Amino acid sequence: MADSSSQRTHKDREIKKIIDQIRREYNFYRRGKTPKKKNAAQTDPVEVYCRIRPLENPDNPTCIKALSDSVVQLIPALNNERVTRNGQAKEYQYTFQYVFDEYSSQKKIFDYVAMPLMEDLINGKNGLLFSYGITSSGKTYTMTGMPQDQGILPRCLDVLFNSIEGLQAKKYVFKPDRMNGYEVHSEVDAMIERQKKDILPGMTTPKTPSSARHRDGYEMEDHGRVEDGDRVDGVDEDNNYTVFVSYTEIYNNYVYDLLEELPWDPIVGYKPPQSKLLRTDCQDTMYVMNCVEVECKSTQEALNILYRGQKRRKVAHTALNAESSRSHSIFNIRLVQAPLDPRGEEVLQDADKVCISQLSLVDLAGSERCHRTGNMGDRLKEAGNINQSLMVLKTCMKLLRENQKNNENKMVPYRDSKLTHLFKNYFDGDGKVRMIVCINPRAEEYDETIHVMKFAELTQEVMVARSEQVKFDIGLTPGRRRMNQQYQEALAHIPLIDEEVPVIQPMSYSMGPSFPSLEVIHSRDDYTLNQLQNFLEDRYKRRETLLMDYSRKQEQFRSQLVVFEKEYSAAKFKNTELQASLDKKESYIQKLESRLRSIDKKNEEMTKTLKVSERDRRELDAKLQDKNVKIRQERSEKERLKNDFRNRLEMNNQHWEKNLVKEKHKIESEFGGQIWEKQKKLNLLRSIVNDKDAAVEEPRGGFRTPAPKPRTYTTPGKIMTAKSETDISSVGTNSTPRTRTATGTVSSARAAYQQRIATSQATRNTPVYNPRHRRSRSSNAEIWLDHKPAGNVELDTVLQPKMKKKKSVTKLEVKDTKEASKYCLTHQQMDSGGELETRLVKGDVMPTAGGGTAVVFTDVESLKQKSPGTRKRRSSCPQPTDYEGDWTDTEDRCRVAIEGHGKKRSRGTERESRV
Ligand SMILES: Nc1ncnc2c1ncn2[C@@H]1O[C@H](COP(=O)(O)OP(=O)(O)OP(=O)(O)O)[C@@H](O)[C@H]1O
Repeated sequence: MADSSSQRTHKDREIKKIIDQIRREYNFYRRGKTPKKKNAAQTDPVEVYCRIRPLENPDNPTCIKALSDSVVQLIPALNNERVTRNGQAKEYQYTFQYVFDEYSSQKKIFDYVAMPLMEDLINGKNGLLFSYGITSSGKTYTMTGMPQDQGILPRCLDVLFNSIEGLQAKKYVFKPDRMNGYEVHSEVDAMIERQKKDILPGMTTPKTPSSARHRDGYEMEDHGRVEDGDRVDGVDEDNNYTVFVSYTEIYNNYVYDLLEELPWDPIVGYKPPQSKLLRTDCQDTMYVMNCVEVECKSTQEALNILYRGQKRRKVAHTALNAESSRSHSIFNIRLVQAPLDPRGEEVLQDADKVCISQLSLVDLAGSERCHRTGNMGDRLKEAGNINQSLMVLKTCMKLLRENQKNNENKMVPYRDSKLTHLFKNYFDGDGKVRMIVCINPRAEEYDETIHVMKFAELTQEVMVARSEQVKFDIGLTPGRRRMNQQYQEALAHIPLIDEEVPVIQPMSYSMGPSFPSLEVIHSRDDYTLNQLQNFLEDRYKRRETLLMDYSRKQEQFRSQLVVFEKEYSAAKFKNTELQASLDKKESYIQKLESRLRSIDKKNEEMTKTLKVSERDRRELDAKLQDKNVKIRQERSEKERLKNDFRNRLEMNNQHWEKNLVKEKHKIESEFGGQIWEKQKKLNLLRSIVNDKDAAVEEPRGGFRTPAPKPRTYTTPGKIMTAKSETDISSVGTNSTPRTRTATGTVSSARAAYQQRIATSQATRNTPVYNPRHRRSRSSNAEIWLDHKPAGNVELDTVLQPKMKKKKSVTKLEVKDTKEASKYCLTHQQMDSGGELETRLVKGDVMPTAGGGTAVVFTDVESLKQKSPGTRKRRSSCPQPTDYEGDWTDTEDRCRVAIEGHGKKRSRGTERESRV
């Protein structure tokens, strides 16, 4: 019997072993609730960290000193009662997991204390972190911090959302079931709910006053937040994740939900919040009943929730802290995760596969004794309750430690306080527990700090069962999400063609239902064993089927691979050919491009040149227009001056002619009278003398010349007048001498002529004196240029001009004028009576400033030859017009080498000789 029983026991043990192995092999997974699995064999102490805040005034005395990374020493002030009578202070040293001195950054504290808890959270384990210390020791600062220097809580959120980025489930896929668990909804249901809750209300109803108010507040709080960029590695990508947060406080031993929307009453305003009850869920986990859990998709959303709750938190001004927390606050971060379905598309629709992990961040109220805060009334009651709950916590720790040390099972009074009641599960081994002891180093805080240190010492002696690593292996292919993503991407890249593309189902392998929770108590438990056997056989069959399927698919895959390989080789060859032709075309394109570039360049240059010439043309056009305008203006000016001059000339002429006529009449009348008088006297004398031969002539304005003279002299005025009509020409130029008709000048010549007639009559034929022809004048040095044009008639004249040295030419050349100093032109023409008249036009040859030669005409001699029988009575008074005509003709002959000098000519005298 004993043998058989021992055999059975042995068999039982064997079976247990096998079952354990199978469990391990198949990675037994937990049901989707708060982790329950604990390993009593392995325990860890509650990890306690110490943080010393900086002194407000660094010169103040301090009561604590960090000796190393893990040891601190408390130093009492000299007046402290703990100083012994001999003056020696009692110095206490405490050892912690880590000591953060006053210079430690928020980031360092997060990395040491909270980061491991974040890793646990993502791996499905729970965690509890609370800050403990007296008032104003930096608990809230450590937990929350400032936007620019964030504390543990915002950093936890940052790291969590960074880690699950891209793996979050759609909103409302996980929904709290109000019993500390979650329901799983399909994506379609979630979408409908999103529309119902988020999209439609925003479109139809205006914001409630409370929500509007809160939102304003959050934006202010967030200003300048510095995010933590860290993330947890090794996140299971085949799960979908959702984050829920809840925020509660324990005030005066009541639990309040800080996120609960308070009912609004139009008369009394917001109604006061109702305290919440603590309940246990189906797995004996404590939770706050009907507590609001808000699904968050980002750190910002979660922080908004935190700020919203903080506004409702009980905070008061005390003697020791301007903003003292009067309640214990609990911010819960719950991570809900569930595996994706075999296709890697949606969350598996099985609530049992949901895993929930939770991190509770607790900011305890200050632990100081009541009298120090100077509190009265409500504040005093608060302080009493705070101390009461902390005292219970201490008692619980104490008892736990005793139980663990002495292996006893004394009842731990968790229920005595809401704080311990709520976190009971953690101390029972439901997750990691960590505590930060915050120390205010002021010397005055020595006594309080000793209490805190004692509690910390006690707490870190409490052992907590280690929770096991949670795996979510439910027999589905790992990498489903990525496979599905690749599959979707591949589908998206398939070009749209008419024929339908066969949709390939992604591979999925399942080992069937999850391992049943069977426990074999003894070897005769046939029912359980049978069940287990059936399950294992089923699994084995499935495995075989899967293996067969796998090898068949492998074969298929291989043959397909061969086909693909062939196709690939062909495509590769084709690709090489195409590549070569592509290269050719590319090089051709490059050539064309370079040509195009050079053409472009040339084109640019030409365009530039065109622009420049266009600009020049415009400038020239403008100049031309300007000049045209000027020319027109000058022309019109000239025209105006000409007209003006002509008018004035006309007026002058008329004036002179009037004067002339007047003068003539006057002189005629004067002289007529005188002649008449003299004639009368002469007649009287004649009659007296009776001279028969005397001939009496009627005075008619002319004068009787005495015996004919070989030469008669014209008055210089006559010559001067005629000469003034000749213009000047430069010797050596081909320019034609111009003849100017000056009526005014002629009129004046006439007037002078009349004057001379009158004078000559008055002086009774006084011979004309020409200073040029005075006898004394030496003519030895004079060289005459005797210009006798060809065709002149030989005259055989007795009287010849006197030219000692002369050079005779028929045609005048410039060079001939160079040597000569006198010039004589022999000019012949017919007079009005048909007789040949010869004129000797004489002048002085002078060099000009321009290097040429000029002839200044000084004298004209006229020679007339007549037959003795045809003598005519010559008019005593030559007509002025004759001279004009003569001069013009003479000028024509002397076209070359004439340059006039008006003044000289006007002063010079001219002589006319008549033979
Ligand atoms: N490590 C630190 N560095 C800089 N300032 C700090 C630090 N710790 C605390 N403080 C400052 O000290 C003051 C009090 O800190 P805090 O409110 O966090 O104390 P508490 O322990 O939460 O107090 P109570 O229990 O009364 O709420 C705050 O103004 C905070 O900014």
